[in-house]
Formats: sequence, C-alpha cells, structure tokens
Amino acid sequence: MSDMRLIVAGAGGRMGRALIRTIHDTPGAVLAGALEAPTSELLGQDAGVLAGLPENGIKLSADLWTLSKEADGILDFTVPAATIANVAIAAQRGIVHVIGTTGLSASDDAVIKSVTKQAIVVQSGNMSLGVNLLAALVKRVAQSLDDGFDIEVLEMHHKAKIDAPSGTAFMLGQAAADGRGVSLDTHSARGRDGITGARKTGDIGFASLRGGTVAGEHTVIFAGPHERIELIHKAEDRMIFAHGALKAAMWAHGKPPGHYSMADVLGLGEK
Ligand SMILES: NC(=O)C1=CN([C@@H]2O[C@H](COP(=O)(O)OP(=O)(O)OC[C@H]3O[C@@H](n4cnc5c(N)ncnc54)[C@H](OP(=O)(O)O)[C@@H]3O)[C@@H](O)[C@H]2O)C=CC1
Ligand SMILES: O=C(O)C1=N[C@H](C(=O)O)C[C@H](O)C1
Repeated sequence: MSDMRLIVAGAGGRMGRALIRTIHDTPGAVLAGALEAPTSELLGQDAGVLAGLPENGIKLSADLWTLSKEADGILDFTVPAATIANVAIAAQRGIVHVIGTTGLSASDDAVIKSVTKQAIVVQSGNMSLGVNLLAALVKRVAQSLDDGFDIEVLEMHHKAKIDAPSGTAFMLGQAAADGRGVSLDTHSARGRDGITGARKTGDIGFASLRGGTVAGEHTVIFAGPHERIELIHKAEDRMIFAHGALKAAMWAHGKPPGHYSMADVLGLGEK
C-alpha cells in the first residue's frame, strides 16, 4: 500500500506539533496538510519548522476542503466546534477521521455518530495503550465489586487544559458504569462544593486538578469499608497520544465506514 497521506488539524497546538513529529518519524505515513483556525496567526507558516523539524514546505492553512482533496485521513486534536466542522468534510471526502478532541457535548457526539454510515471515524478521549488497558481493568473491577465500594475518578492535567473533567475521566467513568451495569448519566457526581450532603450510594464521582505541565494523570478509586483499591495511569509525555492516533489512522485506512474506538484499534474489545 502507498504511504497514508495525513492532515493534522490544530497543527500549531501542543498535540498538533507532536503529531507532525510522529508522522515525520513513521514509515508509511506522510504529512499532506496542516490545518489551523481561520483566525490563527500561524497561517502560512511552515509546519515542519513549527514542530521543530526541518522545513517541509507544508504551510498552515484554514481550508480543509482543499487540503483534503489529496489526503487519506485527518488527525483532529482541536476544539469541539472545529471537530464538528471537520466531520462533515471528512465524511464527504470519505477519508479517515481520527478524533481526539475532548469536551464534546452529547449533541456533538450525536452529530459524529450520524455521519458514520458513510464516514470512517476513530474516536477516543485517550489514544494511549495504557489508558485503554486501564479502562478494561476498571470495567472488570467494577463488575466484581458491589456498590458497597464507592467509585471516584480523579484526574490532573497541565494548567492550559480548557475542559473538565477530562475526556479520559469520562471514558474511565463510563467503563466503571458499564462494569456495574448502570447509566453514567444517572449515576455521576460532579463538581462537589459546599454542603453537598452525604455521598449517594452508587454514584461515580469525578474530581479535576489543574497545574504545571502534567501531561495527564488518572486514578480510579474503589473505596470500600476499611480498604481501597486504586488503579492509576500517568502519562509522562504527550507523544504516547500522538503514537496512538497515528496507529489508529493507519489501522482504519481501508476499513468500512463506522465508528471505531481505540479498543478496536488495540484489539482490547470483548473476547
Ligand atoms: N484523545 C487523546 O488522546 C488526547 C486528546 N487531547 C485533546 O486534544 C485537544 C487539543 O489539545 P492540545 O493540543 O493540548 O490543545 P491546543 O490548544 O494546544 O491545540 C488546539 C489547536 O487547535 C486549533 N484550532 C482551534 N480552532 C481550530 C479550527 N477551526 N481549525 C483548526 N484548528 C483549530 C487551536 O488554534 P488556536 O490556538 O489559534 O485557537 C490550537 O492550535 C483537547 O481537546 C485535548 O483534550 C489531548 C491529548 C490527548
Ligand atoms: O488536554 C490534554 O492534555 C489531554 N486531554 C485528554 C483528556 O481530556 O483526557 C487526554 C489526555 O489526558 C491529555
């Protein structure tokens, strides 16, 4: 198969630059375009230079329709409004759309699902191997314990992160809810502050910390009577997410339309 031609959306962002470096280092992948916001001061700059690589002649552009004419996929780590705009174009072009953007609303997710009859989407709040394995472990532990064990999801990220709780925290909360056989929508407790009353039995709690340069840390706590189990993942470098995203794109290349997860990519699905 010829090289997979990939567009990086949010090319000037933290993940965008990591993705450009990862594509540069990966045989079988080639950077076909670099997308940025129409308001970005980086438009016209060289994507290679921005990512700390030699000049590669790919200039940052805000025109996905034109860029995607010569592409096989788009790696999208941006903001919800941009991702939703990109979904329609990727679907029309029939190219792979890897979505890492978090902070999407339920209606954003419905839009994404609605295009997957004709679009090839891989979406995950966390593209790392470790977190996807952790999610499988959380589900397994939640299946084994009853609601005498209180489940809390704690996350910490760098101070520039704009959404909370993290996409990963929701993913882990969902895994816990699946393990328990309950709906996360009706069994979650978020943003405790003030006289909250006692903890409701069966709730899955979320708490977020922000500071410094933390790439991403997640702890799922199962707190029972006189004992506690904690499952922890610590991302030491955001390159783990970039490697996962590129793996997802190359895995999805040539797959039938559908809505895929990193568990599909990594073969961690139900056995
Ligand atoms: N699923 C996963 O594994 C991971 C997900 N993420 C998620 O990815 C997202 C991005 O994270 P991060 O890179 O740290 O954030 P950044 O803010 O560093 O990057 C986002 C980039 O998207 C750009 N952007 C905004 N609007 C558009 C648009 N319309 N078209 C193209 N680009 C646009 C921003 O430009 P400007 O600054 O000019 O607005 C910015 O350069 C977040 O939602 C984060 O949670 C992050 C890491 C891993
Ligand atoms: O914004 C980040 O940085 C990250 N976002 C994702 C999330 O919201 O979970 C994944 C990772 O934790 C880093």
